[in-house]
Amino acid sequence: MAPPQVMKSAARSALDVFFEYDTPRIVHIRSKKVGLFNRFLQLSILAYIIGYAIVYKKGYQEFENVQSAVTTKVKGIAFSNGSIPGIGTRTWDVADYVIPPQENDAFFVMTNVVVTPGQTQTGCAEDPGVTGAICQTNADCEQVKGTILPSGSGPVTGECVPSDVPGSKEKVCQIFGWCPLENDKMQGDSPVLENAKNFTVFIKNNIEFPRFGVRQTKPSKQRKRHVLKKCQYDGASSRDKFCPIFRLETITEGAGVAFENISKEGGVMQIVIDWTCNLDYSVEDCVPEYTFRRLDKGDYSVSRGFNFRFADRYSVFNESTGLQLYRNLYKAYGVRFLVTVQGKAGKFSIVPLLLNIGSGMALLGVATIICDIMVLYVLKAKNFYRDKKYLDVKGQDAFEVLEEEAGPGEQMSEGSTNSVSRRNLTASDGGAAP
Ligand SMILES: Nc1ncnc2c1ncn2[C@@H]1O[C@H](COP(=O)(O)OP(=O)(O)OP(=O)(O)O)[C@@H](O)[C@H]1O
Repeated sequence: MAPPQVMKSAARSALDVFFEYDTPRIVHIRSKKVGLFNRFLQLSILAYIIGYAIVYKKGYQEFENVQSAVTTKVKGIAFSNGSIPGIGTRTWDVADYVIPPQENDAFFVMTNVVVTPGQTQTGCAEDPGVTGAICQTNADCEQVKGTILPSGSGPVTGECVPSDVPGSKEKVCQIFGWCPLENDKMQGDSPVLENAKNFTVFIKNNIEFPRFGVRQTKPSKQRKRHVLKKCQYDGASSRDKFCPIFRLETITEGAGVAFENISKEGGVMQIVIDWTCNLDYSVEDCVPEYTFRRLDKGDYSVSRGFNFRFADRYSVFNESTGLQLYRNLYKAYGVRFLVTVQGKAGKFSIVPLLLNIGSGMALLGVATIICDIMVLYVLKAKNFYRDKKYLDVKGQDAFEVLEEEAGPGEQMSEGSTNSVSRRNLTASDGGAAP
């Protein structure tokens, strides 16, 4: 336990703290160094508040994020000649190459395809590349009969048959499934839908800023100048930079990607429509800005491009088997375009302006704190300034002064209401003398 003296002095200090009061004191320091430093801080804070927070960051406006709806329509025709197996001579239109026909904020355009036509449910030789497919006799396949080999195409029937792969002398187990099996090796160097670069897409983007009652459904000033049928987006020309009809090659080139690099094996592109509007100006000046990016930066060691499979099915009546189901299997390579709409509108409002001014004024107090730190802790004359800044006054001293002023014979005590002394005090402090 602490000795009684220590306990006593601790209790006294605690009591002293309770009976203290701090009042700020103004010390007027005439010093070029401190004065300049103070003005520099104040100017910096003012520049931040006015220049950055209010003017640059538009601290006088209230903002709202854009609300938007996007629909797309692709147009264009491609022709592939008969040299491509499974396809033959074919003209492709939008119903063939946009899969699915409509998506939310996205569209896919098939640019290349591997077709396996006329598949039906029957027995055929398994792919020799599938582990466990190679056999010598039926006995080898009997062991795995009814099972699906890893990455195989159907259950093994138990028969060992010659491989379908041209030039191969191997024998493989037969499977039951969609036969003939798909051969997904691409034929030729150029993509099947070579003309896809000339396809156009109409991106219909309706936007709204409900808080400000602004709707961009009517064509804006820029759009009115165009007849949609004739215009085509061209970022470089000011006349056509608002046209919402884009050539696919313009989009990929806008992202710095040659269409040929993306069309053979596919990829993912992003179309960013930015509506950053200052509604203090005319609504007509609220126009979109388009930017393009390739999203699949192409880690080709993992997976190349973008593809998926789909099939169209049909039935054929056969005398012996009746109605038989067939399908054409497509491995579709292409570009998936994602449309992202972003942006916000700002309009003058007194509330954010007052908030910014208020917080800016509070920030000016920081200049005083920093100057105080410099004057009281950093400068050589810090002890001098500390003496001037802090004045230790005891209440007892004040009563002694009052007693001296009141003259002999008059007793003063704390809380006394002596009117003479009060008058003298007021006068000596610079107040109005009676
Ligand atoms: N991908 C596109 N490429 C070029 N023009 C387009 C495209 N999509 C639409 N347009 C044209 O833009 C205009 C508005 O298209 P919208 O879809 O609203 O009308 P539409 O009469 O149904 O179009 P259409 O019947 O020609 O497909 C039409 O003149 C249309 O031909």
